[in-house]
Amino acid sequence: MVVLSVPAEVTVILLDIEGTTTPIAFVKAEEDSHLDGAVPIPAASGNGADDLPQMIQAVVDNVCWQMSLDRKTTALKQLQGHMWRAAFTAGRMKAEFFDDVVPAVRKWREAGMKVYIYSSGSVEAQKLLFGHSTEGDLLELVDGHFDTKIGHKVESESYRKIANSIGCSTNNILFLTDVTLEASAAEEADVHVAVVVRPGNAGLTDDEKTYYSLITSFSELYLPSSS
Ligand SMILES: CSCCC(=O)C(=O)COP(=O)(O)O
Ligand SMILES: [Mg+2]
Repeated sequence: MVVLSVPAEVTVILLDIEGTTTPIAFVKAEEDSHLDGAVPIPAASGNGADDLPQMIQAVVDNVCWQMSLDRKTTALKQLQGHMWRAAFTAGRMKAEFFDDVVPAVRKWREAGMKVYIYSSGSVEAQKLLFGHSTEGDLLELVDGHFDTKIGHKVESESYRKIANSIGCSTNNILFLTDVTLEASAAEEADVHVAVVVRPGNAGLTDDEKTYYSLITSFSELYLPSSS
C-alpha cells in the first residue's frame, strides 16, 4: 500500500465532503446572470397572487439550471439543506461515506488530531449528513464545520480565516480534497494538502498527478504520532 506521511506539525485534518468522504453520486441530486444560458428569476410584476404560478416556475427552472451545472452558490446549498432536513429527519435518507473514512477519522482522533469539515454544502447540510449516516450519528467525530460563509474554497484567504477560527497556524492543517483548484488555494495559504482520488471523481491531468500528493483511501495517511 502507498503511504503518505503526515508532517509532524499537522494537528488538524480539514476534510472536504463530496468526492473525499462521500461519493459525488450521493450529493449530486451571487449572481449568475453573466453566465451563458443563465435561467434568471424575474422580479415580480407587482400583481400579487397573479404572479405566483410564474414565479414558482421561474424558481424551479432556475434551481434545475443551477443543479445541471453543479453550482456551489450559497442559496442553492441552503435549499439543499432544507430539503435534506426534511428527508434525513424523516428517516427517508441515510448518508454514504467511503468505507475507509470512519475508521481513519477515529484513529486520527485517538492520535490527538482535530478533525474539521470544509464543504460547499451548508453547515446545516453537513450536520445532517454526518448525523444521519449509514453508520449512525458521526457528528461526535467532527470538531467543527465550515462552509462558504467563511469564503469560497478556491480562495486562499478562506483557509487563513479557517486557521484563525480554529486557533492554529495554516501549516498545522492538512486539507484533503478531490478538487485541485481548492488544493492550490489552500497551498497558497501554506496549508498542507493531499488530493483524494475516488471512484466517480473528475480525472486529473498528468501535471496534477505529478504535482500533488495523491491518496485513494484515508488509510494511506501515516501519522508519525500514532505509530
Ligand atoms: C454537506 S454535503 C453536500 C456537499 C455539497 O453540496 C457540495 O456541493 C459538495 O461540496 P464539497 O465542497 O464538499 O465538495
Ligand atoms: Mg469535493
